[in-house]
Amino acid sequence: MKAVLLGVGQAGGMLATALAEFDADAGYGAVLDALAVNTAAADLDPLPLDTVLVGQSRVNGHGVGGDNELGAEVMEEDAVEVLDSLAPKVTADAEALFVVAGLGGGTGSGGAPILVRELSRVYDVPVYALGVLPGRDEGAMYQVNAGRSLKTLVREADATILLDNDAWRSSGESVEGGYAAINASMAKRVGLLLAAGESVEGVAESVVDTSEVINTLRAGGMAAVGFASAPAAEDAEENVTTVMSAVRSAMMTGMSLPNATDADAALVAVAGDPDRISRKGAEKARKWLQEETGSMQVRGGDFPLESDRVAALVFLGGVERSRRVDEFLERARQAVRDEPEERPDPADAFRNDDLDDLL
Ligand SMILES: Nc1nc2c(ncn2[C@@H]2O[C@H](COP(=O)(O)OP(=O)(O)OP(=O)(O)O)[C@@H](O)[C@H]2O)c(=O)[nH]1
Repeated sequence: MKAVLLGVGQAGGMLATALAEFDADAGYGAVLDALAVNTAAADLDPLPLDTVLVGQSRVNGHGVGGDNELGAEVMEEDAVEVLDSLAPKVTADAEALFVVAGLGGGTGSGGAPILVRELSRVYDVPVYALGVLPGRDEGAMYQVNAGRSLKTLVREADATILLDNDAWRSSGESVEGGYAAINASMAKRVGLLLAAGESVEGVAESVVDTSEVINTLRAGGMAAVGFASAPAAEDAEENVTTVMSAVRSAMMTGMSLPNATDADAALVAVAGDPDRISRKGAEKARKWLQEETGSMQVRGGDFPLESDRVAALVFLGGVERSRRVDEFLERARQAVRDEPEERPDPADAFRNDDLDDLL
């Protein structure tokens, strides 16, 4: 799937960069181009992407300090400038747009839903969001921002792929200390997902194509993506269990949203040297995924790659009823309840039942 990325806020800029670099390094050519937008000049400076600094008249390049209403206002005011900068990057080849953002900060959480809405008005291709949920130890402001932003994003975007900052975190490591590793893990998953539909070499009939990725996302709502790989024997017949266990690990320990097992639709791509991919293993894995997710819509296919390993990419659409999403929403609700009275009335901006509407 050929995609153009729009990174919003610090996390958005970092993650869009990681994704563009993963794609370029592997030579897939699925990421056509990327742009980063922020209210903080210092966060844009180190990025190797084209950038747009918004809200200069309001915050003078210093960021919105977690204030997501200000983030939304500023983005509303400067949306035309962002759209103008993005337009030359969205060529006729583009099959989807991805708005990438951390949902906890002010610029990303406030700005991303506005940009998704504006892009959906202008472009015919689907507009997806790639949103980072704050880890459980991050502060209340992040949880509140993210709960609020998530609700709007899910409504505005064709689908929202979620990354939980607690995924792949080694014990004792702070969220901040792990950004580079988290971004690399996420870039690999989403990068492979985009590339899977592009893999035309050695066209086996069972190759995943872009329409299958889009159809899996058609369930709307929230999505998650997982990955795992395992060493493979040279002969496909010996790799029945290898394929099965790669798929199982992708689902059990490799998901961007851990424990997101309940899904409306799923896609499983088995990646590797076509001579090593066991058909029987892939078929068994597809059946297992059907049971595990409770979805009758499990698509499957190969992703031919040169490798002596076999890998599984599991993509789930419609995961909003998952335990992890519930846990996050409960954190966000609790953070709203705990807000000190003297703060500007959060009820004006964010009601507990807003979150309840989501499910
Ligand atoms: N995965 C990941 N998360 C990040 C990264 N940088 C920040 N975050 C998370 O994103 C949230 C904070 O959002 P930021 O993107 O830093 O903030 P912002 O949108 O730029 O908004 P302001 O700083 O308020 O102007 C928190 O949950 C952070 O843990 C990153 O590089 N990777």
